[in-house]
Amino acid sequence: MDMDSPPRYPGQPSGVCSDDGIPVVDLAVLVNGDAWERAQAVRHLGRACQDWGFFMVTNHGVPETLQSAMMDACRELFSLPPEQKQEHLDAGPMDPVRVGTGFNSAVDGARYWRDYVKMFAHPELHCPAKPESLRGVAAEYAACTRGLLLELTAAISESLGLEGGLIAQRLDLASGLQILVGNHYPPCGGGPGDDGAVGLPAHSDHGLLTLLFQNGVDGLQVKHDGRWLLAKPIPGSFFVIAGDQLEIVSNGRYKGVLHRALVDREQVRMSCVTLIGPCLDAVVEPVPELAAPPLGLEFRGVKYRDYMEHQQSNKLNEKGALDLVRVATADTYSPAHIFFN
Ligand SMILES: O=C(O)CCC(=O)C(=O)O
Ligand SMILES: [Fe+2]
Repeated sequence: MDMDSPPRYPGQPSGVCSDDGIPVVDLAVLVNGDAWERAQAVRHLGRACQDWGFFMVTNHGVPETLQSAMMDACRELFSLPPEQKQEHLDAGPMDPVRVGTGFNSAVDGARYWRDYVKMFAHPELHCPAKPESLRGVAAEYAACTRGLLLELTAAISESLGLEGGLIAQRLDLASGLQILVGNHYPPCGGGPGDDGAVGLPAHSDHGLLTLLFQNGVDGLQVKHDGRWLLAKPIPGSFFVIAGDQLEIVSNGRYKGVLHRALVDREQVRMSCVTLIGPCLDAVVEPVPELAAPPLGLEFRGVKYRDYMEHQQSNKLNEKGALDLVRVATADTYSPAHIFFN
């Protein structure tokens, strides 16, 4: 990544937030800042994870041309006739390439106004054969965003008072899963005063960290302090969404944030998502240092493959999957059926 002389968003010093209060993290300071600047930025990042589970990242080094190329390739895929995507239309939640509508149409119940393509990009890139431009762009985009997400993971580890490499090591990120997702939400008119159709209902992401940018049409909402807030990006920035594995490994210090996508009434909305998660065979559990007495363990260990398969095979239900691995205390409900093991 090119981190030399990073352009600064006008009037946007590092360690601050957007007009709506969404934290903004300057990656160039995290990577190239002097010791004092870095320490400040790590603290700011820690607060962003603790108070929001959601932030924007600027000066991230992913070229705008690469972002556009990725969005264009996804757009081209969505415009292909169904027979050219047929082999991926019936894919299951753990298949490395999947094209579909809704979240998981086998269990959705409601029809969500969304088309998607999902590709496993790490440890190995899987990609639909068409459009032909997709493979090359996806490979470059996956590598570039992966670097950025690993930098953030190291800084997040430090913000928890841990060694920078500790989270990566515990989750075996070197063999970790990375998924690229293209989301396409055709316009859908709501009635007057209507909030708009739901493209994707409230959920937290199953992985560690999710990176997202959109095609200039807003619609991503995050739940903050009990209220839904429309996320408006600083031009050129990415959104970063904390996922369930960050909540587990941090023993609940950082939370997987609830978010949802609304559909625009007039314009097509698109988003490109990159998610990194543990190695599918890693058993994820809280870092012991973060669960020392009097805290105790908030989550029990769960193999990421089982967790992801469960979350992806069932109706999206806010944080229902995470609740199944929460250690029950006297005043919390203990689920009768544990699905993982
Ligand atoms: O399209 C969006 O803004 C949200 C997408 C999302 O939450 C997801 O793909 O998990
Ligand atoms: Fe999501």
